[in-house]
Amino acid sequence: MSLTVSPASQTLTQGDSTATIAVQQVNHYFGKGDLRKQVLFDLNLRLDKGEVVIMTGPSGSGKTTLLTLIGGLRSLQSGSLRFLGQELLDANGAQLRWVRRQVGYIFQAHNLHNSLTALQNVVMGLEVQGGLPVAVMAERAQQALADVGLGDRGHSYPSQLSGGQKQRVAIARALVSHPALVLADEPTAALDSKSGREVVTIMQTLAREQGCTILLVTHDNRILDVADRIVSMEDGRFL
Ligand SMILES: Nc1ncnc2c1ncn2[C@@H]1O[C@H](COP(=O)(O)OP(=O)(O)OP(=O)(O)O)[C@@H](O)[C@H]1O
Repeated sequence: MSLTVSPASQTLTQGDSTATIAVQQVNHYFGKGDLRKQVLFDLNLRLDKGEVVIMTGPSGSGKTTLLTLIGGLRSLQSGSLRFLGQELLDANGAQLRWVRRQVGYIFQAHNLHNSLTALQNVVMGLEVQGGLPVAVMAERAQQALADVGLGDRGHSYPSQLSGGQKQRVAIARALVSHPALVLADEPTAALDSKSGREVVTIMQTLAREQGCTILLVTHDNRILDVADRIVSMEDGRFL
């Protein structure tokens, strides 16, 4: 596979319905009055169904801010962001909750609940969807754990698992609901080289099988080859 840093916007077209995410002319500011500071500048980015896109860039360049806008965790201030065709500018609370239900999040710190078993943590990824019988959730969560190679660790607590295993539980929790999009912020930062590679390979394989799109922020040069495309951000702009 040849790896090139490509223009973030690629072939962005107005009203394109095949994109999972279409970001157009997005600016973002923090603070008020004299302290108001622009951190994102005229961003365009398109993520297609099933694509694995890595976003790199120095600390403070705006990667996490963009990730939280895409995941409906922060309100869009200007421009356009379509999630599966739905415009998020001026979205209300219900629309943002709808977006959050389509997204699986994986963070640097695995964010597992230490008082719950691995299986119970994965079930939580389904509870937010609502409406599924408990037995069905347990069955799906068990399958998701098996998919990440932890089928026999469902009853273990996070404290009994290695860093790589915990991150695999976090992947199972993010993917158990078959989200349209996975947003991963530095998922390998706390892992050694071997565990980091295992974790991203599992993410890539599962996403391929489920046809979900992955946007992965990383400083980890060792995992760049899992990407279909790499985009680079600096000072709030794509290079
Ligand atoms: N809640 C906030 N209030 C004010 N400024 C913020 C806030 N969050 C982020 N910023 C600023 O916005 C800019 C972009 O931050 P962001 O966290 O998006 O960068 P990043 O590329 O994800 O950095 P890192 O790689 O260190 O996580 C930085 O200058 C940061 O200080």
